[in-house]
Parts: sequence; C-alpha cells; structure tokens
Amino acid sequence: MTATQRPVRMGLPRVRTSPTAGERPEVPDLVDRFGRVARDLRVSITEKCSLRCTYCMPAEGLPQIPTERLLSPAEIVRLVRIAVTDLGVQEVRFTGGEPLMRRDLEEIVAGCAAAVPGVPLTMTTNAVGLEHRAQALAAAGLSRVNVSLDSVDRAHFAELTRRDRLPSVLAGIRAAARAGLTPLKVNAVLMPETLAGAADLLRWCLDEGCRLRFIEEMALDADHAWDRRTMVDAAGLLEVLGERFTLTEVGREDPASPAEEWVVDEGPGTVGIIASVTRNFCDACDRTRLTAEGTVRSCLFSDEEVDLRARLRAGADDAELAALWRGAMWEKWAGHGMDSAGFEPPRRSMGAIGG
Ligand SMILES: Nc1nc2c(ncn2[C@@H]2O[C@H](COP(=O)(O)OP(=O)(O)OP(=O)(O)O)[C@@H](O)[C@H]2O)c(=O)[nH]1
Ligand SMILES: C[S@@+](CC[C@H](N)C(=O)[O-])C[C@H]1O[C@@H](n2cnc3c(N)ncnc32)[C@H](O)[C@@H]1O
Ligand code: SF4
Ligand code: SF4
Repeated sequence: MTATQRPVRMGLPRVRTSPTAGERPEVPDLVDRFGRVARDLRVSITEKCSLRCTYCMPAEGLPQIPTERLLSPAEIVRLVRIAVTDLGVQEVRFTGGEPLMRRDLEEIVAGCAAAVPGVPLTMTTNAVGLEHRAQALAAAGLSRVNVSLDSVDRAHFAELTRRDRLPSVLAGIRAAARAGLTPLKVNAVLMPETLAGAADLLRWCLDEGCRLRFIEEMALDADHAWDRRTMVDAAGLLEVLGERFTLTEVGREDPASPAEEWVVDEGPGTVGIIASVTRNFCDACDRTRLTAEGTVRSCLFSDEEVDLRARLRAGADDAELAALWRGAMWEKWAGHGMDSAGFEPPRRSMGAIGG
C-alpha cells in the first residue's frame, strides 16, 4: 500500500466537553477549565495588510483602526513581559493583519527581546517587503518567520491575494533565509483553487529548503463564503500530492503542534497539514491572543474579549493586568465547533483577530 492509499485517520473531534466544575485554582499560569495551559502568545499588531487574500480579507480591506486605539510599542512590550514573567508564556508570535505594515516593528521586536531575553520571538507574515527588513529584524531579536504563500504561479497568486506581489514575497522568503530567520515555514490555505498548483508549490519549497504546511480553511473569511461542504480537506490534498510524490506519514513533531508531517519521497524534505477542521487540535490548544487593540482573546472563535488596554491606560499595575488575563483564559471555550450543527462564525475575521 502506498502512503497515499493509506486511510487518513480522521478520528473523532478531540475536544474535551466536560469542564472542571468550580473555581479557578490559585496558580499563576494561564489555565482553563479543560486542563489546558497557554504557553504560546500570539500578538496582533495591526489590522492593515498589503494583500487581500480571499479567505481572509474583504476586497476593500478592514475598517481602519485609529492609531490611538492600537497598542504602542511600549504597551506591547509591557504586556509581553507580563505574559512571560507572570503568566508562564514561553513563545511570542507577532501577527496581524500584516505585521510588516507597522514601521515600528523593529522597535517592538527589540523592546520585547530586551524585556524577555531568551524567549523565542517569531512572526507570521506575507513577506511583502520583507526583503528590505529581514536583516534588521533578525538584528533586533526576531528568531524565525512563517510566511503565507498559496501559489508560485504569478497570475494565480494575484487572483488569490488580489495583488500582483509574488516577486516581492519570493524575494522576502529568500532574504529571511539569508538573515537566519529559520527554520522558515510556509503556510498555504487549502482551497479548491489551490489544489492545481499544490504540487508545484511543494516542489518550490523543497528546492528552497522551506517547510511547507497546508492549512484547512476555517470559517474566518470576512466575506463569509466558507462552506463546510465544499472545503478541501487533508484527504483531498494527499490524493493530489500523491500523484507526483511518495508521502510517508510521520505524525506530529510534538504533541502540541497543529501540523502533522509527511516525508516527501526519500526525504529529508517534509510537508505538513494543519487540519484545523477535520482533525482539530483544540484539546491540546496552548494559545492565548492579544488583539491589536489590546484585548485578550482566548480562542480564535470566541468573540468574548477582555480589554487590557483600557485598564493599562487607566494606570493598572502588572498584578491587575495579569489577573484580568488569567480570568479571560479560565473562560476559554473547549474548541471552535465548526463541525457542530448550528455553528456560527465569529464576528471578527482572521485578519481582524490576528491569525
Ligand atoms: N484552529 C486554530 N488554527 C490556528 C490558530 N492559530 C493559527 N492557526 C492556523 O494555523 C496556521 C499556522 O499558524 P502559524 O502562524 O504559522 O503558527 P504555528 O503553526 O503555530 O507556528 P509554528 O510554531 O511555527 O509551528 C495559520 O495559518 C492558521 O490558519 C489557532 O489558534 N487555532
Ligand atoms: C491572518 S494571517 C496574519 C499574518 C500575515 N498577514 C500572513 O498572512 O501570514 C495569519 C495566518 O492566517 C491564515 N488564515 C487567514 N485566513 C484563514 C482562514 N480563513 N482559514 C485558515 N487560515 C487562515 C493565513 O494563511 C496566515 O497563515
Ligand atoms: S492572510 Fe495575511 S496576508 Fe492574507 S489578507 Fe489576511 S492578513 Fe493579509
Ligand atoms: S480554535 Fe480555539 S481552542 Fe481550537 S486551537 Fe484554535 S484557539 Fe485553540
């Protein structure tokens, strides 16, 4: 049996449904009622973006957030320090919108690197313009980057992102690799339109030494076009890639990692699949999020947010901000529920939350 003929383990949803009854235990870490502990902080720093990916943004972009409502570099650094020193966070990822849209990104990274030395600082980016900033970001203390890239065909890229920026993205990826922002992972969202170019994208990533992961599309597009019945799942992708490559399943790098991995041909290259919908990883979720406006959002899919910015600007001390954050995490949902009857997408789209 070849790797692609092997049945894909779709499994039962891995969401624990019976929460712990009673009060939150008196522990400093970000624990929730389902026994999970958040160690991975994702910080959105802007809603702006240089692209308009159809699975994320509306064609006209998101409504602009007035500058005074965005967290300043000093505020971001303070909240990151609280997350690490008071709440047990072990990795910080900058995202958005597009983090490169902020001119003060290097200042934010350098401030965080000084405030939480030794903690990996990473970024998820579309890489437009990264070519000119990769060296400075690495020098400021950025550890590595993940880049979103759905196609290496210029016309197809322009269609998917509504912008003709493929050359800049490819130059950005190469500059990031030269600057040592590695291991560099590439994220591609699975859609019917991406399947035809999926094998070419994998070939390109293998040749460039990038680790490609395909991601099942989630109901987080601003246009609300997502449809569970037509979305491309992991099984559909494996069938297409199997026509060109021999894939051998190796599983997850570590149990909390969302990506399951396959070795391609004789290796050492791999391809990953983040099956957020059909094989969700919510029961191992270790994430907490800060939105660009300074609210804590415990789950991508939960519109309940706790406003830290207002308290921070009203003079709250670190202990109060940490307590608010712990309370938000205790209320975290079990999972996204995309497979449940009556599922409603959240009000904010991916770009507005911070993916
Ligand atoms: N279900 C779910 N999916 C997420 C979440 N955060 C990110 N994703 C999806 O996972 C994809 C990859 O995210 P990245 O930003 O590259 O982060 P990562 O995979 O955690 O990063 P690594 O630590 O480098 O593996 C994104 O494109 C999203 O589609 C989350 O909290 N929940
Ligand atoms: C919102 S973007 C922000 C960072 C940066 N602009 C980028 O594209 O990498 C973060 C991640 O979310 C993913 N994403 C956006 N919309 C999605 C959706 N509807 N389903 C799954 N992933 C999505 C993107 O592919 C990207 O990897
Ligand atoms: S996925 Fe990233 S690059 Fe694409 S529109 Fe959303 S924020 Fe922008
Ligand atoms: S959907 Fe929510 S619970 Fe599931 S992995 Fe994402 S953030 Fe965690």
